[in-house]
Amino acid sequence: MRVVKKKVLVDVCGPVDLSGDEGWVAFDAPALVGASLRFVSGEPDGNRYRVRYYRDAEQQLRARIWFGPETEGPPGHSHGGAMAAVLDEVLGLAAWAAGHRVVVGNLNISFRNLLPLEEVVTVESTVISAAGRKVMVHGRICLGETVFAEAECLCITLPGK
Ligand SMILES: CCCCCCCCCCCCCCCC(=O)SCCNC(=O)CCNC(=O)[C@H](O)C(C)(C)COP(=O)(O)OP(=O)(O)OC[C@H]1O[C@@H](n2cnc3c(N)ncnc32)[C@H](O)[C@@H]1OP(=O)(O)O
Repeated sequence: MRVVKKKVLVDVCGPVDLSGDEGWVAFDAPALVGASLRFVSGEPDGNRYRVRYYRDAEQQLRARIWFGPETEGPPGHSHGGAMAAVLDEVLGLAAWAAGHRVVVGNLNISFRNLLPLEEVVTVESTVISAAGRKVMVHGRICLGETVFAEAECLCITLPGK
């Protein structure tokens, strides 16, 4: 019997510039929360996402993120769930970076524009409030004046230390 090997085509993308804006300081996410955030941040040279975290001058968390070909949804553009995963990670992490030990309880996203693949975009986050166990974080995925998605994220602090 003749065995035909399936050929897997791997699209190898070149290097990507994820440098931050002037005044941004690199932020070490694994040092704060451990190495579990593999879904979005796990393959810095892969073809899904490439991510680098920063804090801006106001100490808010920022991310430069490249949406690679493996995030495709509509042809040539990011899947909405791919943007949701990014917002889940970045906005949850923003609460951690502000000193709150949380998980995301509710994430409300509006998709505003199709996000072209292989684009480097910025995720902005702002911790809006912290009251009791509830930490509200707002954020958006944008490039210049173009907003691709914006979100309101309710984080809930975990019990215990
Ligand atoms: C194992 C973990 C180790 C972690 C250590 C390392 C982690 C490293 C993290 C890295 C940074 C994060 C980045 C990734 C972020 C994610 O991806 S997290 C994963 C996605 N999220 C989840 O899977 C969360 C699943 N949900 C849950 O675990 C539980 O529902 C929650 C959110 C902890 C809340 O449950 P609970 O502790 O029983 O609290 P509960 O009493 O129901 O609610 C407390 C309050 O919050 C309100 N509330 C709760 N949920 C909601 C909601 N969905 N909408 C509105 N209000 C709500 C309640 O109404 C209540 O309000 P009050 O009555 O006090 O006014």
